[in-house]
Amino acid sequence: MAALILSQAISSLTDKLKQFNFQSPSDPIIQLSVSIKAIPAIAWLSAQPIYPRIYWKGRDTEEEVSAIGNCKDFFYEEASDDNQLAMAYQEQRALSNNQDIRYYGGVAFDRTTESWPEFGRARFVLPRIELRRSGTEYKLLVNLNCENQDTESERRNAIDSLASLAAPKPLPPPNKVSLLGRNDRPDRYHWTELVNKVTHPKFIKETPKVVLSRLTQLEINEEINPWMLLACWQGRNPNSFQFGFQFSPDSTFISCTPERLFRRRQRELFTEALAGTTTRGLNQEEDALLATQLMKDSKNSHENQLVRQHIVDVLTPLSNYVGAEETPKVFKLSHIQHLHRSIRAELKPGVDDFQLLLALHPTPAVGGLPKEPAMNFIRQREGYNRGWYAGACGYFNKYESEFAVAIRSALIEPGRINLFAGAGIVSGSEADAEWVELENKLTTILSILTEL
Ligand SMILES: C=C(O[C@@H]1C=C(C(=O)O)C=C[C@H]1O)C(=O)O
Ligand SMILES: [Mg+2]
Repeated sequence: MAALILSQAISSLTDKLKQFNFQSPSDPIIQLSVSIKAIPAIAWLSAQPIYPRIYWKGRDTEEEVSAIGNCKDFFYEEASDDNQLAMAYQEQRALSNNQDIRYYGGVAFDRTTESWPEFGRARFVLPRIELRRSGTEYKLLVNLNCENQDTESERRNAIDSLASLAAPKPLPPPNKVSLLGRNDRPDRYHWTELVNKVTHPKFIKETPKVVLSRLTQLEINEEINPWMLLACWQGRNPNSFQFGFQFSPDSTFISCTPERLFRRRQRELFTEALAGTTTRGLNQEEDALLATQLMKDSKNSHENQLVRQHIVDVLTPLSNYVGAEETPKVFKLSHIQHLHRSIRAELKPGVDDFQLLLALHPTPAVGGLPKEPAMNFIRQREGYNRGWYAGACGYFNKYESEFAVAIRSALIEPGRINLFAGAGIVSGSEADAEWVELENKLTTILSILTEL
């Protein structure tokens, strides 16, 4: 069937729902879809009256999704041990054989401490409605969860959700905010203290890397549309993942991150070591010189090498084959450049996405090495709650899944923008230079928000 315009697609899906025969559903989870003509996914999402509102765009893939509402919500607000999460995942996975069903969500950086309200330590949803783009093909989908509901009420809920969809409206134009205040946690004094603790020879011998981070809170008067902000960010760094989660109007987590946690296609796995940072040059020569210096620099090489080695070590027992690039490449973003090594693995049969998530996250690109002492140090000393910053966000799907590391991210609340930035502290790190690295990691988002 030819692609329909949005209003026709909604009528067509509604008709399909009305006619759907629930007599002997082969699968308790049902997905219906129609092809539609192109519509701007973020602008459409921003106009919808239903929550949650979720946006996802892959990095090297042509995958883009706007999802709204939910027909299943896995929300772990309080302490949850990872086995409990793994079990819930297994049970859910066993429910359906449909290859197209996706659960979108994320896990907090540290699932043993308090996270943000509404986001929790882990939260995944099967959306009610999805607008999916793959390349130039767009689809509108509706999901039904008939596991324990009576099927007629589920049918009605789906029809009602479709009826409440709004037409896409253009996003508001970007506006610069005037800052009423800025507050850094840890502040520069405490940052220096923390970096000095980590780089103390006795400490660094046992714990060669700790990724320390900072929360920067901007107080503002203006209202800011988080989806407009994400769309601007996407324009600056198109070679990054972009995603956003909004479970209620007043709290939205957005990220424009270059870092992949993993992408799995059947049993083929792609991941990477992304660590080591410098700025972009003002012209081509300066830019190339900075890149060469980054490649040669021992502190930055060490930051990256530790991540590469750790990922290879954790993947080895789960894989028939693991290969990692020996020589790093340079990954360029609008204001900074990183060292990057690709890693590919062929998974053993039966290894599932949740196992991969638990094995890989948090990598020493955002946590540290060894994992536990580094996590303890962060938990006890950093002085603020990371929540979903440096967590893992993405989607589970039987055939292929993808997760990104939620850095270069912001939590947007009324009157306040919370920005996050971290830096890998290794032997040779200096507090002042690492503080500047944090600032450099915020330049892109700050240049969108303020007159720099
Ligand atoms: C932790 C962050 O980034 C990580 C730290 C890097 C570094 O210290 O060089 C580079 C990329 C990421 O691995 C962040 O941006 O918040
Ligand atoms: Mg660094």
